[in-house]
Amino acid sequence: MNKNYEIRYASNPEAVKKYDTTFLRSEFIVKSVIKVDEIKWVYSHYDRFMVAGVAPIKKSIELESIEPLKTDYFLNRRELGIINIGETGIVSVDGTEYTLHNKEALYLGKGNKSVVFSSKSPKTPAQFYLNSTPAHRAFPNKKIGIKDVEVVELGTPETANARTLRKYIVNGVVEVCQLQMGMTTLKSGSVWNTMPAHVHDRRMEVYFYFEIPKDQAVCHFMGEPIQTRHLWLQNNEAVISPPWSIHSGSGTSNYTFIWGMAGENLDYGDMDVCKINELK
Ligand SMILES: O=C(O)C(=O)C[C@H](O)C(=O)CO
Ligand SMILES: [Zn+2]
Repeated sequence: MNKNYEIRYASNPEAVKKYDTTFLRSEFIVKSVIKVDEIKWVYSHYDRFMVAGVAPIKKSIELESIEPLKTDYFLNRRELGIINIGETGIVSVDGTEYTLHNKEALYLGKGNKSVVFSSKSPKTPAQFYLNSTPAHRAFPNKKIGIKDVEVVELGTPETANARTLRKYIVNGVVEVCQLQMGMTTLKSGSVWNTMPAHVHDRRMEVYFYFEIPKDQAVCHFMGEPIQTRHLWLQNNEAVISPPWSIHSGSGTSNYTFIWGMAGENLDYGDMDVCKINELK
């Protein structure tokens, strides 16, 4: 049993309006997501979404259940999405080995018992970013290579939001119960993600920011569209977005982030877009 976890409760938007900076940050930010040789889960009560990351260097790391799941193995009633943002790594699943190169992904369905993460070489470790959600049925495991991903170009350089969105674990690419994951890369000179912003009260979302250059940061916006708040995020930090909240960010440079979602439907395009000049 892995005892390394933290619980984050869900919140009422009326209460969040009164949070000061310190409390807002402690409720929504996940610091140092990718840990060396250990998995520390953040278990959110928003759709029971779980977030972690691991870079195996000195040893292989086994996926273990945590006490709040009340199960003897992690994937007993869960599905798991893995995106490797480091060098080549291996995920062994009940005896089958999946090699994941940089920016390749793996979907694991409910019911897999033994999951072990390792790096091909400890000098150039893999960095596995992990999202997990409850699952009601078992779908097949599937590796998603660079060629399997659905690629969408969004924004323009003139509005500083030119970016490439890559859909890894979405309906149409992989069969899932509810987990969706993808990666968005800002082009050089562009800084705004998810602008125009949107909400989807049907689904929560988590953004994990990485490839933020040294001494740069991302100012992430959350809150109801007419009650926004900002959170400064550093490299290797994630932020939980409640279903009622926008989730958008502007960097002091370009950067990359992984988005993960769970909730009511599997329609990536189901979003309520906010008019830019109506945000407050
Ligand atoms: O840059 C974007 O736009 C995104 O990456 C949007 C996310 O995919 C999202 O919020 C999906 O609901
Ligand atoms: Zn969204």
